[in-house]
Amino acid sequence: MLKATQLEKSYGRLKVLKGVDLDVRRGEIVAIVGASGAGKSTLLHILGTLDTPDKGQLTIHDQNIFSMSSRPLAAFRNKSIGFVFQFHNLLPEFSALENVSIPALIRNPADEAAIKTRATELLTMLGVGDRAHHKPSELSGGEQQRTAVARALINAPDIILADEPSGNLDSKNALELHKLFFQLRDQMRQTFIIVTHNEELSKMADRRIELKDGVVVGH
Ligand SMILES: Nc1ncnc2c1ncn2[C@@H]1O[C@H](COP(=O)(O)OP(=O)(O)OP(=O)(O)O)[C@@H](O)[C@H]1O
Repeated sequence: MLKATQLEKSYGRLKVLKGVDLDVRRGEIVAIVGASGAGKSTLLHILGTLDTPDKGQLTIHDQNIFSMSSRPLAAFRNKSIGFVFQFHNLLPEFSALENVSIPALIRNPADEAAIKTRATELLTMLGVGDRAHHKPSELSGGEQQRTAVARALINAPDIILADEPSGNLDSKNALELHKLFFQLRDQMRQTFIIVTHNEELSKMADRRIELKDGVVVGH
């Protein structure tokens, strides 16, 4: 469902990706590991269509991503890809419920009532239903992360990209979040590509790939 071929990316004279190949099947959970500075976040941004490589191809659902113009690409991204980042980027002036609703409201502004219902269901499923009307600053780190996961799920994306999702969680909340990813995969057949330094998570994953010297080792 996602296939990257010979991705290359440099920042000035620093060549970060030197020909990365990756093929991810639907419902698979792939962990990307590698030393600090290896290029994991760079790769995740490219796979998430947020950045472009200097060379190489990316197809998602047989769509050739880098041949799409910006508007259709933005719509495709909003529909197909969910993002969970370590510093969750929740909007501080909005409640948890509003934060979760926003990606769906962008797609479908007329559907506000149904979206609020779905957002409430997701927050409840993630164990933070009773915090729905609080702003991010009034939530714990774990609750904020769960809210960010709910937001990533609101448009039922096929692919969820996560960059150090448990990086700022204590071990109990980290384990719960990891279990949740597997539960979602089992229930909804979602595909996860997760950059992580967490050993436990990378061992739980279906596949662990390592970025080293600009290429993928250990498929
Ligand atoms: N916008 C940028 N401009 C210049 N250099 C960059 C930029 N983004 C990343 N880099 C450099 O590219 C290299 C790869 O960065 P990247 O964030 O992808 O690594 P990473 O594997 O995710 O690291 P970490 O595990 O520390 O988060 C690093 O040396 C970084 O300093």
